[in-house]
Amino acid sequence: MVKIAVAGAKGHMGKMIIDAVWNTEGAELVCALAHKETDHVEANEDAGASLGFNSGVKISCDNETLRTSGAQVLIDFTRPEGTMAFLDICKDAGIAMVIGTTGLNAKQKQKLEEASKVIPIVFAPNMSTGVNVTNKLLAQAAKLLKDYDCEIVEMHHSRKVDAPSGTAIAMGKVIAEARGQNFEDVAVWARQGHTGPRVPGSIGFAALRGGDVVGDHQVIFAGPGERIVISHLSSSRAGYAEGSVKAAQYVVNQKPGLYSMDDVLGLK
Ligand SMILES: NC(=O)C1=CN([C@@H]2O[C@H](COP(=O)(O)OP(=O)(O)OC[C@H]3O[C@@H](n4cnc5c(N)ncnc54)[C@H](OP(=O)(O)O)[C@@H]3O)[C@@H](O)[C@H]2O)C=CC1
Ligand SMILES: O=C(O)C1=N[C@H](C(=O)O)C[C@H](O)C1
Repeated sequence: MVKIAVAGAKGHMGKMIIDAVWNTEGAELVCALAHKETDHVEANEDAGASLGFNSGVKISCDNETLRTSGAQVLIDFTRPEGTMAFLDICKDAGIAMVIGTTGLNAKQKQKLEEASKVIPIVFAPNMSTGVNVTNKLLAQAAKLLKDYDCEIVEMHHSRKVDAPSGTAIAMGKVIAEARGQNFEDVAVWARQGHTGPRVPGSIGFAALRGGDVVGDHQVIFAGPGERIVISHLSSSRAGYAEGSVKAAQYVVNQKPGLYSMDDVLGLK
């Protein structure tokens, strides 16, 4: 039985993850943490209350309860500041981590890498099987269509706070790597005004926000007289949540290090 703690327990992903843990054989919820800055939690609220079951685990707004919860792994889908706070506790308490939070800056990613020398961490901007398989198709297409212009368009719900999405950035990195390019040199994050003609070899990004779109990614390879479009469209968050629980079951058996969903899903 893998003992799991979930951060952001009242968030969109946190709730889906608690549900996925509850419905996964061999997984046990031992701790649910909510953000103490806000008052979304009822007094003595059970982690399953808003999901229609009684988990027997009360939501805590004190991150320190993680230390004594008996958790082997923490699943974190929160915000970069939250992730950094949890890294400190997990590193100190020897608790593995599954991190799905996106929008980390270079310094925060560096801190995560440092922590992975002490504890095993799965860090992935998208935990769905479909997206991780799509990345394999993208690598192949990028090599076979190496002179085609590549543009990445993503659309997400209006609540999303980071852009482009972590998934879109990861897709750009996959394409650049397949083409032997340095991603930072070829990424074009936005266009406006007199931009001049497209720079050959660049990878352009466009981020759309609106409504309740779960997560759409479209990669366009445009060449003479034709376009090849590879799309992944999410209609539910369940795939992300199930992927995170698979990652938790995987990571508790690993040595300290930084792991990806390719490791978890055996796609390497
Ligand atoms: N890797 C993947 O497969 C996926 C990744 N994501 C990423 O997961 C993250 C969460 O997404 P989503 O669930 O939609 O967002 P939500 O805003 O619905 O949930 C985030 C939760 O984190 C809590 N939180 C915010 N700041 C802190 C903090 N400093 N410490 C502790 N908890 C905090 C929030 O609490 P409160 O509201 O009370 O502030 C909220 O409950 C995003 O970065 C998103 O991009 C999303 C889907 C899939
Ligand atoms: O914020 C979201 O919702 C999502 N975030 C992740 C990202 O930034 O790539 C994954 C998915 O697209 C949903």
